[in-house]
Amino acid sequence: MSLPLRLGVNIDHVATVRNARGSGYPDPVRAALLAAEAGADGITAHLREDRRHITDNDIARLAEGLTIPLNLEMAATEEMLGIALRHRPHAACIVPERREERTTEGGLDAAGQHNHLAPMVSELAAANIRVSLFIEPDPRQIEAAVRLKAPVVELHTGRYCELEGEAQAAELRRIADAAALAAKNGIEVHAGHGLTFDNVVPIAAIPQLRELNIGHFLIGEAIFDGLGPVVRRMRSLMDEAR
Ligand SMILES: CC(=O)[C@@H](O)[C@H](O)COP(=O)(O)O
Ligand SMILES: NCC(=O)COP(=O)(O)O
Repeated sequence: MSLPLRLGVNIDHVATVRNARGSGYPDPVRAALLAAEAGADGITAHLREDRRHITDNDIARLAEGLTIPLNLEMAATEEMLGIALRHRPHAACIVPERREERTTEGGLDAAGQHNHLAPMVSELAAANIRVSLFIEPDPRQIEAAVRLKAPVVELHTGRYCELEGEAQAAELRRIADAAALAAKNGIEVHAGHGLTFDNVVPIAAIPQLRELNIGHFLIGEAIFDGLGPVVRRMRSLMDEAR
């Protein structure tokens, strides 16, 4: 029997539109509250070191005003650790970051960065912040998450979303195998990046997954159909998959 599958709505790209002109609208906090009303189980926001979209003030207002859990996505830096400890979101997901990237290009190298990540994971956990590591669906990275005592991993679905045919089917199997391995080791399993109405169902059908974090596609669709309806549609596709 599958466990309930939560939908985390990532509101980064509401802030992208807002920052295009430096106006106060569209407000990511308003989007978060609308997504919550439409059935989102959580809100994800990525405070990047270059603040290209979500700002420090957005995080402060989200931490203060949200009615559902906030998942702060952050690079593994002292600056971001300080911000997380100050605002104490429900969760913090450690993601890799490169200033030159247009978007996240892959998972965190938890295996290669153990010594750098271990104190950060401990400090976040000590502050009762649920720590997640955004990693590739790779047994070596799952084993590293176990060693780091990370309670959650989020599996990168970007490659799955970009591939087609047999290659996509193989990546889906890789994600399903990684989810099973992580769950067998007592780690809660999430997934995200690049998910859309067209590709979400096979991912949502993976029984060990507890949460999907979806943003860019939903914000794009919201331009045409409104945020509430697209959140409800994604929610129902995920429910049907179970
Ligand atoms: C880690 C991940 O896949 C996303 O949550 C991340 O936020 C993508 O970065 P942008 O939102 O800046 O595209
Ligand atoms: N961690 C994935 C996420 O929060 C949203 O990614 P995307 O749907 O914006 O690609």
